[in-house]
Amino acid sequence: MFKVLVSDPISDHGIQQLIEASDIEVVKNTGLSEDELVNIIGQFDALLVRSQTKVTERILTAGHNLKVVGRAGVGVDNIDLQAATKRGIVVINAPDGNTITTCEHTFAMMMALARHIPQAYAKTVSGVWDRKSYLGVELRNKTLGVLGMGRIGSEVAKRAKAFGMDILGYDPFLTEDRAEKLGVKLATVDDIIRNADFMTVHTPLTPETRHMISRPQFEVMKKGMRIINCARGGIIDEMALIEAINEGIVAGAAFDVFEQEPPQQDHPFLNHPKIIVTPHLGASTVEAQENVAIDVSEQVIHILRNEPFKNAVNLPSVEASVMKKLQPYFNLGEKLGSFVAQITNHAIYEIHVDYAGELSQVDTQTLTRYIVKGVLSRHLGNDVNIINSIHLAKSRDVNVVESKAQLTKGFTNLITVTLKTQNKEERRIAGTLLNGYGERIVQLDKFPVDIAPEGHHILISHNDKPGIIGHVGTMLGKNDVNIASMQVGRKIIGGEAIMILTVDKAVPKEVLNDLVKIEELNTAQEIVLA
Ligand SMILES: NC(=O)C1=CN([C@@H]2O[C@H](COP(=O)(O)OP(=O)(O)OC[C@H]3O[C@@H](n4cnc5c(N)ncnc54)[C@H](O)[C@@H]3O)[C@@H](O)[C@H]2O)C=CC1
Ligand SMILES: O=C(O)C(=O)COP(=O)(O)O
Repeated sequence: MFKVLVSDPISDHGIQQLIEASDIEVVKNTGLSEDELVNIIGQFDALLVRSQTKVTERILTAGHNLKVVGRAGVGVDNIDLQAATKRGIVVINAPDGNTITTCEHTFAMMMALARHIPQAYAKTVSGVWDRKSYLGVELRNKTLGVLGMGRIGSEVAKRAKAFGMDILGYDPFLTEDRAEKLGVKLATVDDIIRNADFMTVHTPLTPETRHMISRPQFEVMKKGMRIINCARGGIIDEMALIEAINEGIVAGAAFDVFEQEPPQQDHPFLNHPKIIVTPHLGASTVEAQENVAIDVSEQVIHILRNEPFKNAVNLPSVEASVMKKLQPYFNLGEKLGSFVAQITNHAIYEIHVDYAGELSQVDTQTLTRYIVKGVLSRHLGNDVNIINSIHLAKSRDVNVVESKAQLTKGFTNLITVTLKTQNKEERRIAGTLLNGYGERIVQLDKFPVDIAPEGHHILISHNDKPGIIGHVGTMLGKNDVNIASMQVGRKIIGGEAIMILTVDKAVPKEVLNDLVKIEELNTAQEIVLA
């Protein structure tokens, strides 16, 4: 039975499928402190959060059963991604479910800002009928600058057009074509600062976006600008903004998010007449909360059941069409890595993976993670998975190098894994998927072979002399080791050769020791491909 902890308020309706799953127990316990979480997290396989729970390294370390942290929303800045990756815990989010809701909140804020709605409301309900203090501005014919034209920024731009606004958009990934389709003029941050009447930010908080609007930007800003932040506290420098408002550069600001949440009671935004605030409500609608909870629950179930999943934040993102091409190779890749690692005797400094054929045309990073997992699992066992395999290799000074080649040696696809060691030992394995035959190992070091990569194998190196095969067969028979198949690889008659036997069960050490006593037989080793 898997145990899932829900530590923030997440829609019950949205997590229904988790609640109903017969192999999953859901525990809802919100508002816990870090210490309280550290104490209980060890029992759980999955943790579901929104933005309140700070998923720290301490919590992740204590979560020795944790396989996944699911974020019912977009931003994962409350989760220590590095620590999760190090521990092989997959972090997933629900990037699409709250886009429209947050876009609509941004609009609500923009209109409230243009017409002083919160201030006017407060005055009216206090009994004062004040019509002259709240002269507003129209949105029509105003220029809106959008910083960050991702999901939310793009939706804001679309709606702003309906309001008759001119839109300047900046995003490092915004192309002319896409800008044109959205009816947005491609701009720089500087264009926006100097020309916009309203500016809204929709980027994540990164080292690059932290304080991207600060004193130097306010100094050259168009006078009277109104600023909205429904993305992340810290993108706009809060103290520099207060100064700019007090100096008359900025006419007003609407903030849903803060550098520290909740802000201190004496935070200057909380009683400023020109600043309106909401308590991080961007994603808080019935619809969005259901959407994100459904999305994240679905993926958590997949992860717990070891099924393919999407929206992993600490894995390279791969298009569905590419994933479809890669997926059939995951098991083969891991087995190739595992096999070649078992025959390598010295410390590895490089794992070189070469993709030939169709695989050379696609982004193979995810497949490489499986291969590296296979290699490292020889010594790290279950501590390695595809989330942390690259990290674990790097932290052991093992380079992971990918190359792409067209030469497939007659196969549609060929994966060649070479392990290089400090002692100049270099071991190589190659495999492919053969139509109708499935996964095959087709090369081992310099020898062409044909082996199904599963179960128990004995790898023998010997000199190509008559009678050896017979000796080996007899000795294994005597020890009750049944041979399922046998492959012999050699380059020249009478030269160095290898024999790979697939056997039905584990081979006792003594039998391997006896095998090497056979004349002309050099080494005998068991390879296990689980
Ligand atoms: N207030 C709330 O409750 C909510 C806040 N958010 C936040 O809104 C923000 C945007 O969310 P989405 O649109 O879903 O994300 P997204 O990933 O679709 O878009 C973010 C965009 O920012 C761009 N970007 C990154 N660095 C940039 C830079 N230096 N300058 C300009 N653009 C840059 C990216 O290229 C990307 O296109 C995130 O920070 C998210 O956490 C999202 C949902 C609810
Ligand atoms: O999805 C996001 O990035 C949000 O900021 C929403 O946060 P919340 O789930 O409402 O705590």
